[in-house]
Amino acid sequence: MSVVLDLVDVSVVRGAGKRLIDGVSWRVEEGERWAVLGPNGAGKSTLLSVAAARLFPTSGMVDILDEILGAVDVFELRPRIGVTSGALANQIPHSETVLNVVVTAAYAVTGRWREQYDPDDERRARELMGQWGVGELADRTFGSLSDGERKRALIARALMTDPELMILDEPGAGMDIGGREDLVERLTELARDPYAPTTVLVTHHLEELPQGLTHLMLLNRGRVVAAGPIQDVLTSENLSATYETPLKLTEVDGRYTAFKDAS
Ligand SMILES: Nc1ncnc2c1ncn2[C@@H]1O[C@H](COP(=O)(O)OP(=O)(O)OP(=O)(O)O)[C@@H](O)[C@H]1O
Repeated sequence: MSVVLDLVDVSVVRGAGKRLIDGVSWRVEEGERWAVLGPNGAGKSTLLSVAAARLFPTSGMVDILDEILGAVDVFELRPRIGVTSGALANQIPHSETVLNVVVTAAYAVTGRWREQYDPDDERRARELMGQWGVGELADRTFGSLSDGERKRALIARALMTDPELMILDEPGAGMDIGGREDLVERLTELARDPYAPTTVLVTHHLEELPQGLTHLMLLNRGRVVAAGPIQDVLTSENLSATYETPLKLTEVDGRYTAFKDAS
């Protein structure tokens, strides 16, 4: 199996020596489905920005899809990585149609820049929009969509280039329970699809973990608390250490939640 991500002793340091991530080593192999959990400010988004070739670390080695960050043209590497994040959503003009939001990924831009697209690109965009439940919304403006619809349109966009690595930063943020459950169902299908790209998902909520995840990283204060196969890492003890509060993990039919352990 080939290695998709290999981070060795990676740190990102900002003003006054603040370590956003601190000596992180992480190996992701082809076909794995990871989630990254950790409290606010733990460094999850920073870590994902490094993994998506959007941010250079202060120190350490980063290998993404067999290319070393710093020795590769990131503009050639980035189209191989599908990303959804709130930051990306904010860059998209609200007046853009949903079809354009999705199809422009093939041209690595966020606004329409050509009047005509390749018919194959448009066909693929419409197919992905259908799969992610926004097929009927192709001609609506991005700004008119609900939070949940926007998130699903962005996932369709991220898949547009047939990426080898897919990075989902809080795809369920801002959704109501129905929207979340719909998203988890679709993410479960994606996780179980053997042809889907290697995936890394960041979330704040255990309830958003789709079934079919294979691995989990727990991050706190920029450091890895635990990382590895989900069945080994997802424990009350590890969650308590990560969130610095006593937590009791509960599992129901392959879905998870955690509450403060009062015992
Ligand atoms: N330029 C910067 N200078 C100093 N600190 C920064 C800078 N950018 C981010 N930080 C801090 O780095 C820490 C990690 O931020 P990051 O966004 O990676 O965390 P996160 O785990 O994604 O948080 P959240 O769950 O709240 O989104 C936070 O404490 C943040 O305030």
